[in-house]
Amino acid sequence: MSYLKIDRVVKSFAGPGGRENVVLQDVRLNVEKGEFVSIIGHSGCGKSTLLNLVGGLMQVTTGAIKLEGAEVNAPGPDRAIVFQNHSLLPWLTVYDNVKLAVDKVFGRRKSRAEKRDWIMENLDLVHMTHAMDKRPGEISGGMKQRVGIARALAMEPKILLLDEPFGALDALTRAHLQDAVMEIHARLGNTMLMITHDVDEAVLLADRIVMMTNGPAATIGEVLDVRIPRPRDRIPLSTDPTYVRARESVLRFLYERHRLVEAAE
Ligand SMILES: Nc1ncnc2c1ncn2[C@@H]1O[C@H](COP(=O)(O)OP(=O)(O)OP(=O)(O)O)[C@@H](O)[C@H]1O
Repeated sequence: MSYLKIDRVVKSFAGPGGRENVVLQDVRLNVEKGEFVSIIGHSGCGKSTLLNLVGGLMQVTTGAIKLEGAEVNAPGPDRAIVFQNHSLLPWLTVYDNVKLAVDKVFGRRKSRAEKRDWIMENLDLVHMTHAMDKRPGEISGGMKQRVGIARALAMEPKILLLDEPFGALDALTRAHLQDAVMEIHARLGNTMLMITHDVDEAVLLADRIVMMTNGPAATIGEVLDVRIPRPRDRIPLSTDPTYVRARESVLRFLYERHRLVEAAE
């Protein structure tokens, strides 16, 4: 049994005139515990829809999603989502933003002192303890995403769902955050499912890259195993033959075999 099993999932929405708009068609994917899987595909193909289904924010039309054997059909703390926009509460400090999630998830299962230590431990993982008393308006975009990641990790989810978490950041900040996520993955061995538009990001971070065909009725076109040992360092990797080949095959998938959306635009 796979840790996360996406089994023959179809998702459709009611379109204009009562027509059914099939966004995802027969999506099948198994993710193992500790795996880092990236999902890449052209805009509008249904990546966020797939992640939202796993997050339980919407329901499958047919098929099933199971996490450790249990069917997913509602949101839950076992699946934390990090969005492109940080979604921190502006009136709370960095510490209190994380505390909110910790209180909700652990309630009385942890003492006050244990919760405090746990919040600090998670802020430390993303190197944000120095800003614990600041409010979101007082820190940079990259720092806000770090706090969002700390908040998600602090929920101790079974799987971390990342929906283009670095999409709004500049290239340098993005690189720092990618390194932070790789460091966390190495330390904690979390299972991660991440949407990205960035081919280099997908190859650098993922164990497998799931490439989606264009919509409507998008599905998984190919899955690429990224056989690059960890820890991964972006500078030597840029000329590493395995990295270059992986990058090329994703680019060929997106811009040769599945360029339909682009051509139609
Ligand atoms: N709640 C909804 N109701 C109706 N249609 C929806 C809904 N959510 C998504 N869609 C449609 O599903 C399709 C896929 O959208 P989705 O946001 O999943 O794509 P995406 O691959 O994540 O796009 P992007 O890369 O631009 O973020 C789009 O045509 C969108 O209009």
